Amino acid sequence: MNDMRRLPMAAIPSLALEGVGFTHRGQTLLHPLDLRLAGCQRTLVMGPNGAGKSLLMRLAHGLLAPSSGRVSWEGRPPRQAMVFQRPVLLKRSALANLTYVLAINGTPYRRRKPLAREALERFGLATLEKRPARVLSGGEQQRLALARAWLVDPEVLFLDEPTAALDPAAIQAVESAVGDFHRRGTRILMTTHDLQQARRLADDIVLLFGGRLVEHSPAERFFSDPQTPEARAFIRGELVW
Ligand SMILES: Nc1ncnc2c1ncn2[C@@H]1O[C@H](COP(=O)(O)OP(=O)(O)OP(=O)(O)O)[C@@H](O)[C@H]1O
Repeated sequence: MNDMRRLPMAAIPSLALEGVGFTHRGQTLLHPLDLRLAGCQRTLVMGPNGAGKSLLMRLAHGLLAPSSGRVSWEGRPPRQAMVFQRPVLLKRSALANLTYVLAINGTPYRRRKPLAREALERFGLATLEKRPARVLSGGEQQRLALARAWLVDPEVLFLDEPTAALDPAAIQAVESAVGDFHRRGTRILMTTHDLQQARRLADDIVLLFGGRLVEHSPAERFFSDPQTPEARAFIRGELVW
């Protein structure tokens, strides 16, 4: 584990999106929406291709500035990490990708390799530490991205379709890692197309359609008693862009 100390779960700042919209060259890609996320929930963002899921993630994480509205954290911005569908890894070994993130987080030199090796072990990559990260398989790269996020000890973890290109075993490894983060007290915000995955992982569901937030409800209610025609159609597999 990292040297950083985890705060009590209740202390993770709430995330508030107020009237947040995104426009590009006169085209509204995300209509102004309100969303508040608090506590240590696993929020799954769903919707058909082009619905605006990735945009929402990037706006919430601060990678994009909204065209309207405000993204704010209650009190202070939390420690955050983001895992993408195609991991962005440095052109160095698996181990060096991890020691690098520890270095920029200020971990003392002598602690970096042991912590990085512990994370490689946890994510089933111990035998691959010397391998260049960019030649790892898709599933291995995703586990390395998760190991890197683990070392950041994020209070909030954003995952943008982290399993879209993976086989069933690799999907299971990612889902199990998401469970580990959650148990450690990390709030999860994740996009997926996979309804079964959302049933397995979600505490609450955000449904986007055509750049609009159409429903945000607890997962149990979303699946058993969807409130909107779009959610009903999406669950039946009928909602396409
Ligand atoms: N930075 C950007 N500038 C301009 N257009 C963008 C930008 N990011 C996304 N878009 C457009 O906004 C729309 C929504 O994109 P987004 O990637 O959020 O969809 P998505 O719901 O994640 O879809 P998918 O399931 O296919 O990944 C798309 O039409 C996309 O081309």
